[in-house]
Amino acid sequence: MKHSTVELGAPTLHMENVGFRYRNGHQAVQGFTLTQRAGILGVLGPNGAGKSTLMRMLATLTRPTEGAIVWNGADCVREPDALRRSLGYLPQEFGTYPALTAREFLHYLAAVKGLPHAATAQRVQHCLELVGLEGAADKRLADCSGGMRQRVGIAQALLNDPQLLIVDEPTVGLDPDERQRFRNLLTDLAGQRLVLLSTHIVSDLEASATALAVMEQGRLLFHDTPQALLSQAVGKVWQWTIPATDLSAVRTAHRVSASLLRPGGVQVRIVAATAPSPDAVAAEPTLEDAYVWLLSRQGGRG
Ligand SMILES: Nc1ncnc2c1ncn2[C@@H]1O[C@H](COP(=O)(O)OP(=O)(O)OP(=O)(O)O)[C@@H](O)[C@H]1O
Repeated sequence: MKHSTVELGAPTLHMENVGFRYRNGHQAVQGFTLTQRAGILGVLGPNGAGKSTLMRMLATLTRPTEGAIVWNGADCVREPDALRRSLGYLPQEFGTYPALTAREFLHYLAAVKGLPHAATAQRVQHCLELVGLEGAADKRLADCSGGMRQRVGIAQALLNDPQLLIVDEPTVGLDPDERQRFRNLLTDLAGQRLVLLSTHIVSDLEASATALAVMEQGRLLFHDTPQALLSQAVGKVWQWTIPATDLSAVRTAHRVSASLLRPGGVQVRIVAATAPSPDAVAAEPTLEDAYVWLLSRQGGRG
């Protein structure tokens, strides 16, 4: 019985042929169709692929110019409130008030979001704890690190206990430690939620995403598990060491997914259907290799 209750309550996002054309005629998203349930969906694509445009449509800030977005069976254009009630959103540009403390800021946003006043103090405290900020709650935001401010951003997105959490390029500007903490936090928060995490950085998704949607030039190129993306690149990744002076020529001739300075030169990883050099040795694909391989097959820049 418990199982069927969870199934019934499981969030479902469905996009059917979704497109968005800006007023200047630029088609930023086109023909986007996918269905996604709880978990972390990594929305991955190069700069300009259309990720933020997609995120804004899903956050009901802009309406699709084509197609339909359906959240738990409700059409988001006709009934946007169904999704808005379930939504937490951390936009790419998230502004805070430097003079306020994290707690004051969250109280302010709870009021803006119309949370019941009597429950606010407890909810704010709970959200501060969820993001690990209880110790810094009364510090002015001006004195917080970038990573702490991003966690305040997540805390505000969690105020209404959302079933759909949208975070757009959340790790930009964070140092490696802060990035790691932030990824762990999102993994902890997923549970029965659907978390949409947009990024152009593959390593943001490596350990956390349960599904990937890769987009380029507004189109959905791939929607499946990270393992499925990896399996596409098996036998397509090659590695060997070249003199550092050859790197530029190798980059021009091949798709380089990684390069590593070594004492004897530069170790390059290339994605290609066949061995690109007699010295090349087949290597196990990483998610980065698989992403570069996918983009290379589309003729994009990656
Ligand atoms: N207001 C606008 N009017 C016209 N074109 C726009 C507008 N905003 C974005 N675009 C264009 O739409 C495309 C998709 O932009 P979008 O910001 O959604 O991409 P993105 O994948 O989020 O990239 P980034 O990571 O650089 O933000 C880009 O070519 C961009 O130049």
